[in-house]
Amino acid sequence: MIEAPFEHPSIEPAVELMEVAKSYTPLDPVLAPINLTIRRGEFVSLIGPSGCGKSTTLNIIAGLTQPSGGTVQVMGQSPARIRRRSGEIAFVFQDATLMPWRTVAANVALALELMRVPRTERLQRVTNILSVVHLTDVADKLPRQLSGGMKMRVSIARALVTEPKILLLDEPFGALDEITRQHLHQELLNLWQWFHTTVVFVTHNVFEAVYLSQRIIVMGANPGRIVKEISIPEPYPRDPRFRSSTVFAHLVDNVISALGEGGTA
Ligand SMILES: Nc1ncnc2c1ncn2[C@@H]1O[C@H](COP(=O)(O)OP(=O)(O)OP(=O)(O)O)[C@@H](O)[C@H]1O
Repeated sequence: MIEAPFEHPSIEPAVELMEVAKSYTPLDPVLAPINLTIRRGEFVSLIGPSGCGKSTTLNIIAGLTQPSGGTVQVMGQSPARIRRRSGEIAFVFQDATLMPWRTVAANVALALELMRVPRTERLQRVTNILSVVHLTDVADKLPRQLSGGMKMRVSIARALVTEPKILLLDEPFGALDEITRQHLHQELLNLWQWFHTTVVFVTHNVFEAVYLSQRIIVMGANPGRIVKEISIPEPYPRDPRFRSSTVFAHLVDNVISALGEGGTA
């Protein structure tokens, strides 16, 4: 695909968490009050030990989980309101969760059907996004006929076909082999630059977080909290050789040290 010119994120906030706390049960806080602002168009990763509340934070941004305290704004509105405006916020999970009886194209078209986009426009948009993620040849196949990497591409295409303002990804590449993962890193970055969407990416993988992000939010556990924010000043488009540079190694070390400061779950 043609690479879109990189644009710096705007200074306008896409996501604002102000003193956001969460307890699922009384006296057992999962998230201590956290404050986090993510700018429009920014690519931010959340990293931290298991159980520190990364998915909970993502779910709160998505409006799928209610915080116990604090205020959340997404594109200047409450998450509940943003969710009602279909297609503005999209979620990609580790499990691609495709409908097994629908073809690749029909899976990708689903969100547009729900938004009642007319058929001709729907077909056009599905065709375009499948071409961008290199899935044109498998448009008529069923999910069980695809590899894990292809299923994840379908899941990402399904999320992006509505051109969401915010894309939330919860360990999307955790189950994939390293080569497939690296291909998808490149594709995700291309898509991000193309759509100028705001990305919040949850991962356990320090290398992945450094390669992809403009900013990494390192979280600690018991209770979940933000330990450190680390900027990744490397320009885009990212060159795969970045992974073997000294700058990369240094940034990975910084993130690992910050994870050490946060303790384990
Ligand atoms: N619906 C729920 N009800 C009760 N407790 C929950 C619920 N969801 C999450 N938790 C608890 O909240 C804590 C944080 O979970 P969360 O999934 O947000 O962490 P995480 O950092 O994403 O973990 P992982 O990296 O293992 O996916 C965990 O102790 C988990 O057991």
